[in-house]
Amino acid sequence: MDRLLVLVRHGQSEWNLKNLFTGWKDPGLTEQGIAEAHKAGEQLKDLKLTFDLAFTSVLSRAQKTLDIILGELGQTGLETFKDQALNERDYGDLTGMNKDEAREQFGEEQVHIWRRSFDVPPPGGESLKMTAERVLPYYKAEILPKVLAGKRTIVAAHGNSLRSLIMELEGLSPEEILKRELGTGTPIIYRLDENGGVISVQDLAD
Ligand SMILES: O=C(O)[C@H](O)COP(=O)(O)O
Repeated sequence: MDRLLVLVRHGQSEWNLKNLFTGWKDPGLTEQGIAEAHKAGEQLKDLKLTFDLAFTSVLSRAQKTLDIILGELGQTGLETFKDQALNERDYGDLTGMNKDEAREQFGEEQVHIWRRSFDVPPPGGESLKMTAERVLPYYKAEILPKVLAGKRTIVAAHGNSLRSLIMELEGLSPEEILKRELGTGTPIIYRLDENGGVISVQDLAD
């Protein structure tokens, strides 16, 4: 049985382009982000992958990315579950702030820690650990059982909500997740064993 799970971060958003902390705000995709989503769909199509189920957040940048990918696969209208558990990490007081201005105000190191560490939240926001505390229960309750039942599944979400899931899937340490970046619109293909362990990972960015 093929236990297929594909994760993909949304394509570039309007606030990614403006270099603004986005979190739970809901900007759309840029033209580049739309093109990235089409390319992701084409990559999956070239690999002859199709899906039985889709999951995404309640934010439009992820939903639009998913719609474009499914369109490329001829699977528009595929059964899709949308849940805020998969939303991007909440950036709290940094939301809407320019990332370079934040670096000037708070220092390069502090901003890196807020963006990429496991358990240090941005002011008023969520740490990766706090994000995982909503992503992982949802994954284990709603997504994993369907993958283990052989439902080929795609999850279109966000840089940090996916990093929290990847940390679990790949058994990464807090030190290792610090270095893990996800490109926009780049599918990562996992095949799982009967216990949900990872047999193989194929990052289409590579
Ligand atoms: O929410 C955001 O600002 C981005 O989607 C992710 O930001 P980060 O890459 O700085 O964590």
